[in-house]
Amino acid sequence: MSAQPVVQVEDLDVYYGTSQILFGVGLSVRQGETMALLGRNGAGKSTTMKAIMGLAPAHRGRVTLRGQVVSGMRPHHIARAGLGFVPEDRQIFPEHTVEDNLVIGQKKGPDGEDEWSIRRVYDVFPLLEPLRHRIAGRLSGGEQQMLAIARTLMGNPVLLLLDEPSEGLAPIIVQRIGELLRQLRGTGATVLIAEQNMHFCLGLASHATVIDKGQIVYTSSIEELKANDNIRQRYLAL
Ligand SMILES: Nc1ncnc2c1ncn2[C@@H]1O[C@H](COP(=O)(O)OP(=O)(O)OP(=O)(O)O)[C@@H](O)[C@H]1O
Repeated sequence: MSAQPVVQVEDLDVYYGTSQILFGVGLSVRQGETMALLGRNGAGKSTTMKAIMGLAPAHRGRVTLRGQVVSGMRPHHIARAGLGFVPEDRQIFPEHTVEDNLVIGQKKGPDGEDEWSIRRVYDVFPLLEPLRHRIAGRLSGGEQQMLAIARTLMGNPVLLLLDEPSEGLAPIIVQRIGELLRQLRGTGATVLIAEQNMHFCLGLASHATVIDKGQIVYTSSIEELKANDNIRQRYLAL
């Protein structure tokens, strides 16, 4: 494991208009870690993800990707620096087939990485292969979520950002997405997942950071969070 974090967020303040949403948010994710950013509805998870991706303006603080300061850069430059973002609304190309979506997503990583091929995606996401000729817009929500993750991986990101991947999906599908993300962790991918559904993350993340009212209140390994009833009840109980 390398000592330098893949992504480091320091002292981030974000405002929407005059209301401050994030207060000095800091977190870091190291190579091969799956970090869960947990918090209740409205705690600031999506805003943190958007700020990392350059989609919400940081008034203070900085985001560093493998040592390169990316805060202040435009979102497409941040993507080119190796950040793969799967937003809450998934953003696949609904009129194209599954395989065309994967082809559209295919590009080398910032250092020429090309470890993700269509073949490898189908190996890691076996449920997608039989759907390869289906029109993406006609897939179920869970299938679309898998496709959105797979398409982003085709861009060989150094960090994958997932915003609420379990949202709006039936429990059995959430379980499948969870299995897939666990498998992805086994491939050595570095992932940051924003989730309201703590139980979804407990089985797949290696680390957790808890956000409440725009502030990070707790960071630990997933085992420590599992053992900490106080934190779970105080910040994560519905
Ligand atoms: N575009 C916006 N303009 C103004 N306020 C916003 C905007 N987007 C979010 N907010 C506010 O910022 C706060 C944090 O929202 P955010 O979406 O980051 O929370 P979240 O933890 O991701 O919750 P959710 O689970 O609902 O997505 C909330 O109070 C929300 O109302």
